[in-house]
This record gives sequence, C-alpha cells and structure tokens, in this order.
Amino acid sequence: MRYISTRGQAPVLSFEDTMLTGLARDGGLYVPESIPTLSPDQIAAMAGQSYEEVAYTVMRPFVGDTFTDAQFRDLIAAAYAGFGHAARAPLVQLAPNHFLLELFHGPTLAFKDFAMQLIGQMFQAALARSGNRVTIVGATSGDTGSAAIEAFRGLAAVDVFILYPHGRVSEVQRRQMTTPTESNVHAIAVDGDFDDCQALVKEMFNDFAFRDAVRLAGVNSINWGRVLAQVVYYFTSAVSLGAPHRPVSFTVPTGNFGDVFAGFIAKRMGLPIAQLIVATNSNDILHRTLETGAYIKDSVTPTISPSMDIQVSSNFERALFYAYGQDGAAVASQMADLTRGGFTVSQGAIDALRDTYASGRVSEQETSDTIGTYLAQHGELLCPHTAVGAHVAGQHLGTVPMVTLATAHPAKFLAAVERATGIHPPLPPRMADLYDRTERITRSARDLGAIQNIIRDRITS
Ligand SMILES: Cc1ncc(COP(=O)(O)O)c(C=O)c1O
Ligand SMILES: N[C@@H](CCOP(=O)(O)O)C(=O)O
Repeated sequence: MRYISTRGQAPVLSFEDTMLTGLARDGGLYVPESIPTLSPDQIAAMAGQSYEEVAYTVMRPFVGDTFTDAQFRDLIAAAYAGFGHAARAPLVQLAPNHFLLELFHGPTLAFKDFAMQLIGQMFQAALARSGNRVTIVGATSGDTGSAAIEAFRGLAAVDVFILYPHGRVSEVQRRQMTTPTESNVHAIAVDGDFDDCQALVKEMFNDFAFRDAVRLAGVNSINWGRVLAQVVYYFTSAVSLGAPHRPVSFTVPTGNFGDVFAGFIAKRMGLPIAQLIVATNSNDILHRTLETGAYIKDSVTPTISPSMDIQVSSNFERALFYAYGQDGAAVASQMADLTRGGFTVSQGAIDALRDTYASGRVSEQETSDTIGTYLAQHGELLCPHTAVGAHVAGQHLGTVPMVTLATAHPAKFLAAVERATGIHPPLPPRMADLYDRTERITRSARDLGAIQNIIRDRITS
C-alpha cells in the first residue's frame, strides 16, 4: 500500500513512512493511493468477533509490509488491553432506532484513545527497529493532547510537545496533560485558540530545516494512522446492527473532521452507511460550507463543547480531495485560497460532498438542554460534544438505525454537565486524585520562534 499527498506534489510513501512523517512536504495530507474494499461476506463474518479481530481485518490491508501479520495482531492487542470495557466500543440503545456508540472507555476518556494507543504501539515498534528517535509536536483543543501524552509518556525514543489554547480546555483535560511526571512529555499553553495551535504545528512542518533537525513527527489527525484506527468502530457498531444486510447511519460531533472522515473511509471500504451527519457547535464552518459551498474562515468562539472549537478543519482537505476526484492540483489551489481567507467549492465537488455528508449546527442552549433531556428521558449522561451529536441525530431519525458517536466521558466536562443537570459525574477511580496532582505548564505567546526554541532546548539529543 502506497500513500499520496492530497496536494499531489510530495513523495509517495509506505505506511511506515507516512505514519512517521506527519504532514506531507507539499503541505498536504497523506491518503492511501487506493482504498481497499471488504466484501459483504467479509463484513458479515465480523459478527460476534472481538473488537481486536475486526480491527485487524479492517486495518491490515492499509499497513502493507510495515508489520508482519503476527506483529500487527500483537500491537492491536496491546493497544486495547487497557480499555475499561470488554467490548472496547459498546453500543447503548436510546430509542428504537437510535444508538449511542460509547468511545470513552480508553485511558483518557475520549475517542482519541482508540487511535492514539495504537499509534503509540506502532511508533514504538517502528522506532525500536530503526534505532531512530522523533519529536512529536501536536495541537489540541483538549483530547488529542491528553491521549497523546498518555500514549507516549516515558517512551525512550520520543519527545512529545503538545500545544493547547490557554484557558480554553476543560480542567480535567488540562490536568491530564500537565500532571504526568515523565520528562519526555511537555504541555505548552499558547496564548491563542486551537486554530492558532494547529497553524503553529503546520508551520513547524513547513520549516524544513527545523523539521529535519528535530525529526518532527505528528499525531494529530494529520497522521493517516489516526484516521485509520478510527475506521474500525464504524464496522463493529454497524455489524452489530445488522450490516452488511442492513444500512446504518452515523451522526458525528465534528471539529477537525478526522472522525467523520474515518466514516467516509468505512463507507468506501464497503460498509453500507446510509447517512454520515456532521454535527457542529457554533463554530460551524463545516455546516456553513455544506449549506453554501463557501469555506470561509471565521474566528473561534469558546463553547461548552471546547474540543470542537475549531474553524480551520484540517481533514476537510482529505474530503475535498475525494470530492475533486483525487485532483491534487485543485486541492492545492483551494488551500492556497484558504491562506487568503477562504474559497468556494466547485459545483461538482459540493454535490459530491452533499452526496456523502449531511450536517447540522447546535447552539449553546440546545447543547445544554440536550444533556438535560437525554438524562431525563433515557437515563444517559452525555458530554457536551455527544449532546451536539445527539441533538442533530434527533433531526434525522427514520427507519435506518442511527448511531451517535459518544466521543467523550461526561466527567471530562464537569462544569458544563453540572450546570445542565446538577450532577457531578465522578472520574474513574484510577484518576480520582487528578485534582491533587502537581501541574507542570509552560506558557508561550503565539510565536513560532519562541516555541521552536522551547522544543530545541528540551529534546533529548
Ligand atoms: C470530545 C470530542 N468530540 C468531538 C471531536 C471532533 O472530532 P474531529 O476533530 O475528529 O472532528 C473532538 C476533537 O476533535 C473531541 O475531542
Ligand atoms: N478536538 C481535537 C482537535 C485536534 O484534532 P485531531 O483529531 O486532528 O488531533 C482535540 O481534542 O485536540
């Protein structure tokens, strides 16, 4: 399996190099040259299998010769061993045709653990083999950072620097990033929003001298491995609802578009997905684009679903690549226009996007009310991101089973959940002392040079 850039001008890479490279050198994102498909019989055979077995079947064709079959099975087993639920991603029924896919049973209580735990294993195996070390730099609105620090803390061949927007993540998210004591992980509070943090990370990748000197790697959904691992739970959940014999729809709380794009990959692999619905908070660039065809940058508004406070949605570039029939030049030209404020998607491409994705936007009041309603009517305590998804899903319920992705545990967003319900959801016992642990934070201006200096000073040479 070979990987190509969405902008068409970067070297073609193997799975291993794609995983370790991060952003393509032309500024694009790597995607597989072709998307392998699974037959209805292969999908039907997943019924009753463990999460790990399905993960192997779904991901194996993408990995090529980076790992042997046995090695890859071992890495998957190690990645999910620490999850707090035997099903890894259990489905809970809310109403006759509405289900919640609980993706928060991993070590940091958000869906990011599904990919990050596996990437941690794959990086470790690949770096042990080559003897190389890398510097991971990531941007987070809260969950990617905590999952990355958890997955890589203490690993000898990796230094990790996570940029998060100062004052704009929840207290639990911040403490998950700032309290680990291992010296190879560093949380940097940036004076700015998530888009600023993500732009800084991309600027570091585009500074080739810096990138090569520190051996930069990325674990945001820039990294194809992140998207790939998230494809698996679309299969496990759809199969348990009757796929491939019955179509299933998904509503996905969306920010950087990685999770819902993983659903698109599942669909292209042969999973019968009827609708993929993008649910946004008031940072609604994706909803606006699908409605109007114009992708115009706006400033980020803080909300009670802070992990989705994103206006420059990185993986939308991958969606555009497929909407433009894999035309890298068309994508490169739209991305150049984005640096000047925005672009209009061509009629053909917006039609293709609308064939795949529907969308909805949810206000702050609706998010809060939805948390209250789902508790009262279904006995389920939702995190605010999941509430955004559940609200939009409620507008699309029909005869096809609908799965709403429950992307985080309500205890990660205590203040919003408590305000909506009066309930104070407890953290799991293993992190009950999180509020007592000492924090270690570096504060920085939104300044590329200053952050590069912090990284140069702290990496292990
Ligand atoms: C809890 C939570 N829900 C939803 C999202 C949105 O996911 P994506 O960025 O893949 O669209 C995020 C962050 O990305 C998140 O942390
Ligand atoms: N919501 C994310 C934002 C980064 O998204 P990613 O999927 O590209 O890592 C977060 O929690 O950090």
